[in-house]
Amino acid sequence: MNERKTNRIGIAVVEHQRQFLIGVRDASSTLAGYHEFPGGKCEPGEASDICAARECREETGLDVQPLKELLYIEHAYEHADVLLHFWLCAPIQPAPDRDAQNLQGFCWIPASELSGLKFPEANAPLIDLLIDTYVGS
Ligand SMILES: Nc1nc2c([nH]c(=O)n2[C@@H]2O[C@H](COP(=O)(O)OP(=O)(O)OP(=O)(O)O)[C@@H](O)[C@H]2O)c(=O)[nH]1
Repeated sequence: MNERKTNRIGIAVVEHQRQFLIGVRDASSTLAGYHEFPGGKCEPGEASDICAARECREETGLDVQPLKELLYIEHAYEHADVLLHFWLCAPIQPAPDRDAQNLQGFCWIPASELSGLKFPEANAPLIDLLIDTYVGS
């Protein structure tokens, strides 16, 4: 039998003034070239919200406060089985200054532009939710 372990993933959906912190997966990673929210595997015993904030700090340099879990989604990719915990997060003060900030390759993207980006398949329900919540209301 070929049982695969499911990786728990904490993901930071960082919102500020209807914009989201988005990066592009690098060439050496799985799903290279896809857009992504900051995130990664939970360490053993680590809660997914703590993981999301830690990964966000490591990947973007930005400290964030997890506010609420928006969705969790189980998905089987070819490379792994994952349980994705998407956490809505807010930047911790000082408030981000779009131009001055070095976000290590991540950028602030308006909610209205999310539909034009290519995210991993499992993100689809999250993107729909963000568009419903933050575009045009
Ligand atoms: N960061 C991130 N990962 C996502 C998103 N959507 C999604 O399906 N994933 C999946 O969640 C997993 C995240 O793992 P990762 O490989 O980026 O995490 P990591 O940096 O801790 O692992 P590593 O050991 O491979 O470096 C990957 O399978 C990735 O495809 C997303 O929006 N952001």
